[in-house]
Amino acid sequence: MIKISVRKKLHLAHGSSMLSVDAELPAQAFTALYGPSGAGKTTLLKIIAGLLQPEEGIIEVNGETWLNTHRKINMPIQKRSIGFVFQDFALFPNMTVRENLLYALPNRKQTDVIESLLTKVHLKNLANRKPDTLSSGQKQRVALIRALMRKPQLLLLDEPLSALDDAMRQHLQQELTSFYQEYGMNVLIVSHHLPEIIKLSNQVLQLEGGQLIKAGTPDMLFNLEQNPDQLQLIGEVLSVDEQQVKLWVEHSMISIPLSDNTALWKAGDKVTIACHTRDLRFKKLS
Ligand SMILES: Nc1ncnc2c1ncn2[C@@H]1O[C@H](COP(=O)(O)OP(=O)(O)OP(=O)(O)O)[C@@H](O)[C@H]1O
Repeated sequence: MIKISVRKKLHLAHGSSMLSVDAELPAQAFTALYGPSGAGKTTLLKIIAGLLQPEEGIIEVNGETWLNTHRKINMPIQKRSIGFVFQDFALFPNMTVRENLLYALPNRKQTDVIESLLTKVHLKNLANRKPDTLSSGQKQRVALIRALMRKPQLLLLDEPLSALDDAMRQHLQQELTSFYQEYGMNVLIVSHHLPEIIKLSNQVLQLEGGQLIKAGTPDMLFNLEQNPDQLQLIGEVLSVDEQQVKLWVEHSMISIPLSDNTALWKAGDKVTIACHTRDLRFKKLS
């Protein structure tokens, strides 16, 4: 089980706010951290990793105390059993991909682990290249396997698949799921990609303005338990004129007639659109 209870002052563009999160995650949970930009997701991961100090906090992982500000415990980062992928990847520029991985390997003799992971993420033929010569997606994959190599108790991932195209993203989602199952570890992943969250995670923490506003399973948070036969979408109002309202919903623009309900809407408003599943038409794309 992972216990997180932290308070940290956040410096926002306009003033300050408090990151305040209290959560308990079951053992071996795959947890998604979800919320708008600036909600405090990366800050929370950095506090758990030991890269940032909160004003107040307790972090316990599988019975071990990593941080307890009341008891003045602050386990050094290298003693925490973590692997992490942050948005800057932090690869050594003067080392090749293989050397970067070798450097992070606890037992330098077990190089077969590196070779097998390189193959799994389709990077074997780039192993002798320096990070500067790789695309963002390739660097992201190097950072991901470097984080996995030590089989950490807790894997912290800050949008680890964001720079990948759809095919590689899906491939790595499968690989992540099998690593997670095989290693029996805890994963905490920041993602903005709802289908990814629903596919990968079994717990979700939703943050907004530094506050934990919802916690639970994806089914609880994303409608399935309350309204399994209701489709709910979020749209944005593009324009309103005397006759119609234009909305951007998912990947298309739709137009609806002006009514008493929609007459007060204005461009930029976020709105929800709900319909019953019996009214939907489905078509396979490929
Ligand atoms: N070390 C820090 N100390 C105090 N405040 C910080 C620190 N680092 C970032 N902040 C501020 O805290 C807020 C939350 O930042 P954070 O990077 O955690 O958000 P986020 O939810 O990860 O956003 P995004 O989805 O854009 O990555 C921001 O306003 C940021 O400026």
